[in-house]
Amino acid sequence: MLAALSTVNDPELHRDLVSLGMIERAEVSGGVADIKVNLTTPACPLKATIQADVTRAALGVTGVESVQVEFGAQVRTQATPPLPGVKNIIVVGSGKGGVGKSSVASNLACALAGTGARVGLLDADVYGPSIAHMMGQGTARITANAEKKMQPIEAHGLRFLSMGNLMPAGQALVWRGPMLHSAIGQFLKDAAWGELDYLIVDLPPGTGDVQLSLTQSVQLTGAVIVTTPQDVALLDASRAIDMFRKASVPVLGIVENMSYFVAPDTGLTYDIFGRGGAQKLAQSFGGLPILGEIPLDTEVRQDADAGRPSVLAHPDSPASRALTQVALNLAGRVSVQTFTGSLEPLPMA
Ligand SMILES: Nc1ncnc2c1ncn2[C@@H]1O[C@H](COP(=O)(O)OP(=O)(O)OP(=O)(O)O)[C@@H](O)[C@H]1O
Repeated sequence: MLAALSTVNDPELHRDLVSLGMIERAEVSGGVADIKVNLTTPACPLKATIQADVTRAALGVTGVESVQVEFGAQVRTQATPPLPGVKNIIVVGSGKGGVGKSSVASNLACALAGTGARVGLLDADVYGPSIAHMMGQGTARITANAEKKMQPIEAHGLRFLSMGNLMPAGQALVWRGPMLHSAIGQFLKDAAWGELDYLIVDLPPGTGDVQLSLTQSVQLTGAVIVTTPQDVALLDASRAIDMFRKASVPVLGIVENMSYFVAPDTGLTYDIFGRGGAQKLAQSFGGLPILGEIPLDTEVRQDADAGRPSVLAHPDSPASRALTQVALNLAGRVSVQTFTGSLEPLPMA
């Protein structure tokens, strides 16, 4: 059976499942093949392909009449985890403000947690922390545990920390670079994150002190860039990509937010900010992947304001489906990055 399964390649890693150590069990009894595949992420975007390929290969073995495939998952980490217990740290950045970076970060985190992954969300947008509010915990306050570590707040199946839960609502943060550097360091290292598969970090817009601090504090798995399709946003997004490249942080992909609007009354599609700009941006950087295109949707804003991200509040809306697909594509990219240390082209689902 293992010989048959060694002909099946992981579609993202382009290596066979057996040599990747992904086959946990492969037994045949009474004509039934019982196979357990350990995926590299519970959010695997190509699970159905793997299931079909494994079934086909097993049916080719003499005596096998039917196949049962069970899936487990173990998220991998780079050679040295970025923080003890934290397997991957992914920053979500944008060049321009207001493009929906925090909305994408919170929905991504919730979608990943919904697959069973252990997820943390860090609001590093210290000048405009909105994650606390988007997670429905605007009035919660961060406490310290017995070891004097900051205790992340739990909501919607994940843990998060936001400056919004340290400062009274509506107050501005007036800090200089060194203080920001130490605040970010504390959020990362003096917090009781526990065991996490993915720590998603919502950065402030632009290419300033916080972004630099983060790239210097820990070994990031990679960055996701959120942009809207118009030229001014794309120009700023290309600066952000350039900054990550200079800091040797792999860019995992681009999310085009507010890509288009489908009028609920007529069903007509409007490209309010233009469309396809992210494609051009991706090409100008040698073919970065587009992780998804998210439509403008009133519910995305309403759900954020109500403290329940859209992927949870309205999982079947087109925007939520697009956001969930972004989460799966991202998890696939992270697997490739941690396995190979470099990003190979990935067929997008
Ligand atoms: N796809 C979308 N459809 C409708 N509204 C959206 C969408 N994405 C984001 N928004 C809304 O746009 C506003 C800005 O979004 P968000 O706060 O996520 O942006 P940001 O890039 O993180 O901003 P900042 O620069 O303040 O950090 C919010 O009111 C949010 O609810």
